[in-house]
Order: sequence, then C-alpha cells, then structure tokens
Amino acid sequence: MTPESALREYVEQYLPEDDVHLEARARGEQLGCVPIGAGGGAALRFLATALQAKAVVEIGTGAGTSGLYLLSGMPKSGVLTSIDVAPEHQRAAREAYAAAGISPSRTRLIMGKALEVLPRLTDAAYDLVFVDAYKPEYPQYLEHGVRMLRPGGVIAFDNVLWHGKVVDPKVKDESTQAMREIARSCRDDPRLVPVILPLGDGLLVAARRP
Ligand SMILES: C[S@@+](CC[C@H](N)C(=O)[O-])C[C@H]1O[C@@H](n2cnc3c(N)ncnc32)[C@H](O)[C@@H]1O
Repeated sequence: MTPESALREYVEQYLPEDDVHLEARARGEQLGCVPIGAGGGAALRFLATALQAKAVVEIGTGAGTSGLYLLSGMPKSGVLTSIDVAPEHQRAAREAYAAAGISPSRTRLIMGKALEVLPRLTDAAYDLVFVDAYKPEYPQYLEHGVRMLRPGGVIAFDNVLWHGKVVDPKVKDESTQAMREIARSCRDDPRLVPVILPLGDGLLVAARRP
C-alpha cells in the first residue's frame, strides 16, 4: 500500500458503517448501482445536520446508501425526495430504510427519468440537493438544483473526480467532460460558493448565496 492509499483508507474508514449501511452497500454493488463511499456519505450526513435539512432531494436513489446517510443527519421531521429510473433499485432502497427503522412518511421515492421529474419539483423549497445519477446529465441537474435550493442551501455532486479521468487531457468521453463542466460551472456561477472535497471519487459541494 502506498502512503497515499493508506491515507485515503484512513479517511474513508474514519467512521465505520453499521450493518444496515453495509447491507445496503452490498446490495447496491450487486445491482450495479455503485454506492457513495463512506467518506462521501459522512459528508452528506454532516451537511444534512449542519443545514438542519428538512427537505432534501436526491437524484439517483440507488440501493439506498446515500439516502441512509442523508436521513440520519436530517431532523426527524425531514423528508427525503429521491428520484431513480430503476424500480428494483428503489425497492432495495425502501428495504434499507425500513431496516434502519425509518418511517415511510420520511421518504418520497419518485420513479422516473430525472430530467422528466425535476421540472415538477418546487423552486427554492429544498435545503439540500444531492446528485448521483446519469453523469452526462449533471450540467442539467445543476440548473434544476440551483432553482430548487433555498438561499443558503447546498448542492452536492458525487464522482466529480471520475476515477482520476478529469485530470487526464487525453480522456474526452461524455461523462468525463460533464464532470469537468460541472466543476467549471459551479466555480463560475456567481450564485454559488463551491469546494471540491477529495473524498472517495470526489464530492463537489456548493452553497447557494443568501
Ligand atoms: C451511482 S447510482 C446511485 C447510488 C446512490 N446514490 C447511493 O449512494 O447508494 C446511480 C443511480 O442513478 C440511476 N439513474 C441513472 N440514470 C438516471 C436517470 N436518467 N434518471 C434517474 N435516475 C437515473 C440509476 O438507476 C442508479 O440507481
């Protein structure tokens, strides 16, 4: 193990996951919907707690790993709205939430393509938006996300380092280009205050200026 990978492991394992998280993670891997890492998940829980986020949107439910982190940071009255195109992923997520003892009234799972569902969600109504679905669509999720955030709210994008490809100029595929574009757009948007957290595959978080 290199010193760099040992440090990464130290960061990712700082907050060990309980059995419910481990089960959801294993199910996500089985279903091919890669769950957020433990470091990124802890950052989501931190944000939900710091913002006292009562209304959260997640784009890309997967098998529920990121949702478990978000819900555990939100107040008990908080509701997670989560969008995914795959019914079997949302079924697994529902099971994970139940295993964690989360009341079904705290989750609103919407099945559908994100770009068809997002226009129906209310402007300036959400404290936190988490993006983890189809990578080439990230730039469009940004536009919807900023519209939906209340002033002072935060948008977070997973996978912005895209397995290191963002810094290799030879790589020009659609997903890599979208990750570069999202980083640039958040930096250049006067409405946002962004930072890239190098946790897992990279979590870009940006606060909407009040
Ligand atoms: C990386 S996984 C999400 C993992 C989840 N956030 C977690 O940490 O457990 C991406 C998810 O996005 C969903 N997805 C892909 N394209 C989508 C789209 N256009 N609209 C909505 N969901 C989509 C997939 O079905 C998959 O469940």
